Amino acid sequence: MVIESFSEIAGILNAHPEPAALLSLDYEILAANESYTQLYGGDQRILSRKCFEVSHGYAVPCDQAGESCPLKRCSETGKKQRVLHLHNTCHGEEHVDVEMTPIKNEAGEVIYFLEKMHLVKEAAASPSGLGMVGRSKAFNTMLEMIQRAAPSEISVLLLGESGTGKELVAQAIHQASRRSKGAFVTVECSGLTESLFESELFGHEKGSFTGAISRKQGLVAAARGGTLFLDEVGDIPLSLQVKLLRLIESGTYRTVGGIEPQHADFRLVCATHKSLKTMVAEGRFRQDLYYRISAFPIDLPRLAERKEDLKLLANTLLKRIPGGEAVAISSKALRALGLYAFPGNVRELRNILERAVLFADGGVIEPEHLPSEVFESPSEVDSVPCQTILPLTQVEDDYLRWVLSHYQGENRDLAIQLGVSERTLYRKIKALNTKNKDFLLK
Ligand SMILES: Nc1ncnc2c1ncn2[C@@H]1O[C@H](COP(=O)(O)OP(=O)(O)OP(=O)(O)O)[C@@H](O)[C@H]1O
Repeated sequence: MVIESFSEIAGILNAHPEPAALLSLDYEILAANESYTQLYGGDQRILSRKCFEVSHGYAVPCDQAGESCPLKRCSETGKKQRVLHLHNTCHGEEHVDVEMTPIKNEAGEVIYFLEKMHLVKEAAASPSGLGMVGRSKAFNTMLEMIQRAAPSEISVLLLGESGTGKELVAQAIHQASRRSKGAFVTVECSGLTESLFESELFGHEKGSFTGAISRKQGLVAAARGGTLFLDEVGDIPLSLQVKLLRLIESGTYRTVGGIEPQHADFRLVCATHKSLKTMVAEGRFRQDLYYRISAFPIDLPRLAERKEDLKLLANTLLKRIPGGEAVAISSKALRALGLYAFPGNVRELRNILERAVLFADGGVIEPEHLPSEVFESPSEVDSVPCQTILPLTQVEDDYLRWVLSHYQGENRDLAIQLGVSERTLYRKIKALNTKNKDFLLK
C-alpha cells in the first residue's frame, strides 16, 4: 500500500468500523481512530506509546515475549500479516484478529504499518455466560481457523471427540458469517432411518405417506439463508449419502411426495467424531461426498490438550450450571482435575461440576466432591522429549509447566521438592505466565 499524505491515513483509519492505528517501524502508535483509543481506555496519551505495551502490557515486542509479532513478520516479508492475539482491552482480555499492512513510500520502502483489528465476539477469554471460552494455544489455533473460514461460504468439517464443543463451534461459525441473521439448523444424523431422513431434511406433502396428515417444512427449507449443521455426519448410512450428495451438488431437492424441485440456500457445516478418511478407505463413506463436505476441516482439541483452559472452563461452566453461580472451585480440586485425562472432554467436566455443586455445602468444590474416577485414571504424563537437543531454559519451562499442572500440594512443599526457595518458584512461575499467560500462578 502506498499513501500520499497523513490526511489520507486519517481517512483510512476513520473509515475502518473497528479499531485501527498507524504504527511506526519502531512499534510506536502514531495515529489511531476513535474506536482504537476507546478500546484501550479512551486516553489520548496512547499516541507515542508502543503497541505491545498498550495491547499486551509487555515491556518488549510480542516476539520477544513468546508470541508471534505481526509487525515483525510484516517488516520481514513486506507483506500483509494476520494473527489472532489476546489483548488487554477496556473490557478485560479479549480475542482480537489483527491485520497488519506495510505502507510503502514511492521508492517501495516500508515507512509505516497499518494495524486493523476485528474483535472476536464468538469466544471469550474470561468466564462468560454464553458461547465458547478458551485462551490456550490449542484453542486459539482452532479459533483462528474459525475466523478464517466463517466469512466465506466454504463447507466446514469439524473433527473432534465427543464433548469437545463441536456444536458450539458450528454456532460460532454461523455467528461470524454473513448468514448470522438467518437460522442455524441442526440435523442430528445418528439414528435417522431412510424415510425419516428424507422427510426431516426435505419435508413432505400432505398425504405423501400414511400419517402425513399435513404438509411439513423440512430442515433444509428452515435453514434458508442460514446454516445447516449436520452433526455426526459419519453416521449417515451409505444408502442416504447419495441423497445428501445430490442436494449439495445440485443445490436443489424435492419434498417427499412433491414434484417441483426446490431451491436450497444454506451454508454447510458438518461434524464427526469418526475418521471419515478411514471410512472412505473401507468403503463405508462415499469419497465424492467426503470431498464435498471437507473443503475446510477444523480439528477440535481434546480437553487434555488444552489443560491451561481448565480453570477458565470450570469457572465458566459453574456460571452456567443451575445452582453453580455462587459456588467456587478450590485450587486443590483444580489440580486434581488437572491430572485427569477427561475422555468425555468438556461435557464430562460439566457433568463432574454439576455433581460436585450438589456436595459443595460450603460453597467451594474440594477434591472430596469429585467422583472417584478422577483419582483412579492413570495420570497423563507429558514426558520431556529426550531424543532432541533443546535449550535448557525450554526444558525447564516444559518441566515446570508439567509439574504445575500435575502437582496437587502446596507451592511451599513443591519448592522444597524442587530444591529452590518458594520465592524462586514464584519468580519462575511468573516468568512462565508472562510468556504463556496461563493459569499457573495460584
Ligand atoms: N470452549 C467451550 N467453552 C464453553 N463450553 C464449552 C466449550 N466446549 C464445549 N463446551 C460445553 O461442553 C458441552 C459439550 O459441547 P458440545 O455439545 O458442543 O460438544 P460436541 O463435540 O458437539 O459433543 P457430541 O459430539 O457428543 O455431540 C456443552 O455443554 C458445551 O456448552
